[in-house]
Amino acid sequence: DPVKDKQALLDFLEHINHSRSLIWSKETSVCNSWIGVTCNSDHSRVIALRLPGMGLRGPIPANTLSRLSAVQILNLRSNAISGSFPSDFAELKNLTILYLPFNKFSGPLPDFSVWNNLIIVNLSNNGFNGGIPPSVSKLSRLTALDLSNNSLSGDIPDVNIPSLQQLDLANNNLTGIVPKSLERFPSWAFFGNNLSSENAIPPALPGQPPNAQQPKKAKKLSEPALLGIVIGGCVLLFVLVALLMICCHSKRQKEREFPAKYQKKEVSLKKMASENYDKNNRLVFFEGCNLAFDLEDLLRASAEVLGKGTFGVTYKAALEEATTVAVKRLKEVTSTKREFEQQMEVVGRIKHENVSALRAYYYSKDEKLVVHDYYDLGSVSALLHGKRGDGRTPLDWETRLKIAIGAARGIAHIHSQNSGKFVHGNIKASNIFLNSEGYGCVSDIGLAAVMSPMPPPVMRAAGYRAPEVTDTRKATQASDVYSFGVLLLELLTGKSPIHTTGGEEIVHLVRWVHSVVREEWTAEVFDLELLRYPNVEEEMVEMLQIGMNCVVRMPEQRPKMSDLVRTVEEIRRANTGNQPSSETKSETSVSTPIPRGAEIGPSSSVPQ
Ligand SMILES: Nc1ncnc2c1ncn2[C@@H]1O[C@H](COP(=O)(O)OP(=O)(O)OP(=O)(O)O)[C@@H](O)[C@H]1O
Repeated sequence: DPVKDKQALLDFLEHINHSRSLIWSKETSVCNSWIGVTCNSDHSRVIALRLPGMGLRGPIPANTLSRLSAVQILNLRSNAISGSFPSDFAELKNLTILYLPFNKFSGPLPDFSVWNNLIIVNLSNNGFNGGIPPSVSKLSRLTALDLSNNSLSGDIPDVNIPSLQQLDLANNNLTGIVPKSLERFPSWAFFGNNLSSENAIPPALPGQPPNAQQPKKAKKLSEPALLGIVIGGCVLLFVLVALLMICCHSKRQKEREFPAKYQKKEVSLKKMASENYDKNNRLVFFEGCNLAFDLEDLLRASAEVLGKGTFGVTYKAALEEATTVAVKRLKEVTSTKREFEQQMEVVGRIKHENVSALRAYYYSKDEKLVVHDYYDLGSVSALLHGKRGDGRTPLDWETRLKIAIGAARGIAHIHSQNSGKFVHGNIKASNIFLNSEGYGCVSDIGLAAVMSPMPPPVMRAAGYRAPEVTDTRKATQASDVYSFGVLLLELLTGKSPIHTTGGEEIVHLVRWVHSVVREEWTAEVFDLELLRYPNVEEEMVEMLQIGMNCVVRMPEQRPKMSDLVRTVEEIRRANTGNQPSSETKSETSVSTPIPRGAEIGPSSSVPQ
């Protein structure tokens, strides 16, 4: 643990008022279990501190956070921190993200020249006053600057930073004009200030002779001249009225544009169901989760629909400064709040490299959310069946084997929970992801038990569902094994558990594999993509054997998950160093029948 950083954080916590418990304790590891704290890879320093919405109040105690000299990300959004900007933050030379919006800071903005690495600065929605320091233009790596909703005054400095992509200076008391270098930003970035219009008639230049604008001495005018003046006057009046109308229109336009910017961000969970969120209920985080965000963050985050599943819709939510999570809005939770919480507590305690950690959950009467890490590569289902044609990267055997091994280990670990009684209930390729080592990682644990039962016609999950399962809430460990078997067959064949052929005939993968294996004993079940890899045929046959054993009709005849871990791991071990030469093997792999001696699937049990 970084001892000095830990002490700095403990000093900070001791001296600042806070209403939410941070569960930072001297006894626990700062890098592994402190909420909101992230360390570098060798755990020698704290590099990020994210404490949004933690109920922090009052000024930041001097000489506390400033001792975190390696910190790069500082996010204290949505607290009630007051006082002036801490001068000792100048010590935080490595800051790349300074994120302090929605607090009660006052006084002048800091001198920005002390931070060379800043990429994002958000000091919006505070009470900062005084001018925008010209030093801001020294931040040559800056991409986003938000100083909106403060009381800043004076002219806008010429911030000529090519990397700057986002700017918001709205709702301050800024005066003067928008400098040329910032004209590329939309008008809402400057809305709500006292800026003079670009086209305003400039005042007389100081060098101009005093009489230059004085009217010439009036002469008596002739009648045609008077007529001309009247007509000219009318035209002028008309032009003025027209101009006035254009101005009013563009002002209205600006007013419309301003909220529109925020509305755009609001393609979020909040917009979709704001009335469902009960502020009295908080997101419940699990120990060891160093992500820190509050419900407000989640609701404000721009969200993208990842897909609609059996239990609800899953969103990819991009929280501030590069944190992305997957949020699932559960559709029909039938269990009580207590039952739901108990189930989530069991799930939240599961920590295993092949199990996707549940980061947080939320329960209110009308809204239930579960939050997981977001997996960039997508699910095994997406990897197997997504992107066909030229753009496709084939999923090689090595990767598929690691997916199977990881999934087996993950499910076995899940089954060992709750005194060996815990059930996943929804094993399928779209719930398996790849962990950082490329092994399968199981997600969506234990949800089936708290949701309303899915009637049999719901086909999405049907291909994975064991024949004896009629009520999805009553899944068993043996039915998880069946689903795991289907996953193995899916990895081997590259086919979805239920798919249609060209002739629109619905094919049930388990039955199809069984019929091919029974009737022809050929390697035709294997995904063509796999047949290009040499020396893997024996391993594929072994996996096929294991898969078939898992999908037998009688639950009690299926192997136990703990045994499956061993057998799936042995697929590789058994064949290592015992490979025929690649040439011969690859040539034979496309159409060689699997030897009749190879027992694939217990012939007595007809799978479903
Ligand atoms: N943590 C995550 N990271 C990346 N993608 C995810 C994540 N969680 C879910 N997804 C993807 O989002 C989509 C919708 O997922 P969701 O879990 O809602 O449905 P599903 O897996 O198809 O069905 P079910 O609800 O039965 O699990 C799927 O394609 C899934 O792979």
